[in-house]
Amino acid sequence: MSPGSDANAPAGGARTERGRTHRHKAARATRVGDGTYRAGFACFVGRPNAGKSTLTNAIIGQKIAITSNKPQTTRHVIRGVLHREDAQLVLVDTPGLHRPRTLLGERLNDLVRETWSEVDVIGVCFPADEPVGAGDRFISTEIAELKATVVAVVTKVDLVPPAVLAERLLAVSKLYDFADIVPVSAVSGHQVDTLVDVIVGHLPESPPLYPDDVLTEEPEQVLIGELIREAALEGVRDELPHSIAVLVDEMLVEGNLTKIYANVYVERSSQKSIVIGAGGARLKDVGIRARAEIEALLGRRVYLDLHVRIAKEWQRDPKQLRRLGF
Ligand SMILES: Nc1nc2c(ncn2[C@@H]2O[C@H](COP(=O)(O)OP(=O)(O)OP(=O)(O)O)[C@@H](O)[C@H]2O)c(=O)[nH]1
Repeated sequence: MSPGSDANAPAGGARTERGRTHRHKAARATRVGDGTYRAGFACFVGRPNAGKSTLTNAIIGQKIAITSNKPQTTRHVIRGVLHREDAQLVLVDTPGLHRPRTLLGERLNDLVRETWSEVDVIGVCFPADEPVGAGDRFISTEIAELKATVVAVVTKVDLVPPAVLAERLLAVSKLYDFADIVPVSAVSGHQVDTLVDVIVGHLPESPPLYPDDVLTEEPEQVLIGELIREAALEGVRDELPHSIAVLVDEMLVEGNLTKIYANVYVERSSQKSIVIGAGGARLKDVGIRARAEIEALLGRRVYLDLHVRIAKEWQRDPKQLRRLGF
């Protein structure tokens, strides 16, 4: 995808062409309306098969999945960033909560709650074609404890007649005092824009969390940042568990070569030395490994320019830093 493709998308978009067209439409046509810029994180939770991934893809418009062999090192796996004139919505994957049967299960659930507590909005998904069950009730009691705004999403509404949908909406409304209940179909596109509006409306007032240049509509940049972060943490996870954030500054396409300029942010100068290594050897190695992964992702040759910086130079707001996983 080139930056030009968005400019060429038909104004207003088409239901059958979600994805970039969908974003284009969102950027033009929808506003929460109070003139404030909002940015934040949201995730979809719910029992298996509830339609979480399909919904995420319908909103972001690309099939993306970052697979990490050590997922516990990344608190959030970013699935994509939706940019609008008035907002930036970062959709993340969070681990699922299960009914605990063991102490380990309980500890894992504590971790999940901690992760959930870092997002601004949680969308609990209930598939319209299945009755509300014990798993849904369990999730709903757990989220009651969190500070995030909790929205119910009744998914797959294209699969049921209106009377069944009405029944589900009623059952869901009895589970918990949700901030909103939105019926959607990720497959037909029904109400996907409305859901985005509702979520954005619950995000905090905040400047954009990710850079807003011409290419930022590409979730690729975020994925690339994650790949670099993974490579930079390899072998030094004990020393720098959550102390690295990566932001891709610029991507330039020159023929079949993509030049990527990225900054690796650390908290302290001692961490900077760890990432760079003796005589720059480690950073060079990080660059080689990250480049191979990025080339596999993009299917193009890549030139990768990495700079290690101390976060204070870049962003002093502790809240923003926390949001990036510091
Ligand atoms: N008809 C219809 N099918 C849908 C819709 N959304 C999802 N599905 C289907 O439901 C199934 C499950 O969807 P996923 O998005 O994988 O569900 P998930 O919640 O991410 O599932 P897990 O990864 O198991 O937790 C898939 O076969 C989807 O194609 C929808 O809006 N309408």
